[in-house]
Amino acid sequence: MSTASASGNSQLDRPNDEGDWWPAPHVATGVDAIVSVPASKSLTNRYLILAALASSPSTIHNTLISRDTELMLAALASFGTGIERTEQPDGSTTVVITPAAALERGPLEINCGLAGTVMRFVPPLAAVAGATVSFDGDPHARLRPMAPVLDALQALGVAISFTGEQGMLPFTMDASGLKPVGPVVIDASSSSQFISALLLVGHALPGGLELRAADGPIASPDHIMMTVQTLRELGVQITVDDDQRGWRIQPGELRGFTVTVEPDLSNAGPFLAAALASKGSVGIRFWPATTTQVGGKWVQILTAMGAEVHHGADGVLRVRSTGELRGIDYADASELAPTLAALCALADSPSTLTGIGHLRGHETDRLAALETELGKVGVKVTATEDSLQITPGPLHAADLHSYADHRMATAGALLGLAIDGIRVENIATTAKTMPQFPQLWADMAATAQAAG
Ligand SMILES: O=C(O)C1=C[C@@H](OP(=O)(O)O)[C@@H](O)[C@H](O)C1
Ligand SMILES: C=C(OP(=O)(O)O)C(=O)O
Repeated sequence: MSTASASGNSQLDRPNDEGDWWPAPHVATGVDAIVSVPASKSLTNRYLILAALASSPSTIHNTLISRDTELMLAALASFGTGIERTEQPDGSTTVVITPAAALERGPLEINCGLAGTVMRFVPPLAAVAGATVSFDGDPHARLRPMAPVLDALQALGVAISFTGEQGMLPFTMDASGLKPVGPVVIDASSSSQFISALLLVGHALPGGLELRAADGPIASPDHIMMTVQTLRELGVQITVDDDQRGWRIQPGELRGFTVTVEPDLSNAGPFLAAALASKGSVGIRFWPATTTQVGGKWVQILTAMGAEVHHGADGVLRVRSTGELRGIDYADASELAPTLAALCALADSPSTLTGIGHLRGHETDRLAALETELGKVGVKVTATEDSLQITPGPLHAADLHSYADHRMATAGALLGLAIDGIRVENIATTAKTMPQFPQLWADMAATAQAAG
């Protein structure tokens, strides 16, 4: 049993080193593996924020321990939240969160790393606390969109001063003047996290929250549904307009809760895709019967691309290659897009991924990164403002950059499984959400015959 320090885990609480090249395992025959992937980042960081705002302690079983969740735990500890972790015999971690009698008002300094869920979800928590807090993160975090959520906090009476560019990290907020306001309108075209961030604290704001998305597209809408479902599951009264663009939350008490976090189905993606890439079979343990995770869509995506998919009574989702790997036209893949694009690169026909313009504001500009890196192995990729057209060609070895982006790193590993001689830069960047990735991937690859 241990208690989180304010700085979090020293291994995970720092930017990733670059320039380290990882030879991706390459296989000659199909893999045949059953894998346990770590818990969901998105669910873990939602439960942690909500537990810190509850009126009594909460127990979160199967908490993800990764860089993004360590940063969230460290942020909560700064506000005086009690954190007690216990490693379970099965290797999972249970975290008991004891809310602070009164959240610390600072001045505090919060490191967001490159975690969207920390840089967007924690400022509204600081607002509820009435705190003075300085926020900063990794170099690339300073390029990620923040303005819509900060504009909303300013409308709620929070004063914000920016050290560099207006509307971006780093900034200092002073929430001593927080006040109840009428409807807040927010532009969610560059990230769903702006909406989720406010919904997560809505019950704790004076007067509750009435929120509407501004006209225009809403990024990653599945993640907003996840937030709404999570709030409902924990007893928060929330109403959603019929057009799914308006939300209302009454102020009220959130009682402590006990939950078990689902496996991360987005991070299951590269493993499931490996079944098709190697013409083998992969199962993921503890696949939930129903889920709010966007990764639940792997079932329909991989089936459409030619896989046989079966969810067994043992809870294992098995994906088996039929030998066919078709291209796909797919909209709103959200955070699944880098893995999906790498799989499309190995398909026998072209693919088009649409509705992913906001991925230009993710860990890196993912559309540009995929165009460049897939191009290096011989795939023709055309990126538009919000889509990728992927036309496979004869494939060859390359060194692939990961841009400190965990999903670019795992996409490179997937290419390497099928293409001889791929090296991936800085595979350790997968620690953002899955520190076990290199080991789990090597174990899976070892179930096939190594090539060469
Ligand atoms: O709320 C969340 O947990 C997330 C929302 C999405 O962000 P965007 O809406 O910025 O795409 C997703 O891509 C990210 O990985 C996690
Ligand atoms: C976009 C992602 O992360 P973040 O939570 O940092 O936005 C992601 O994990 O693909």
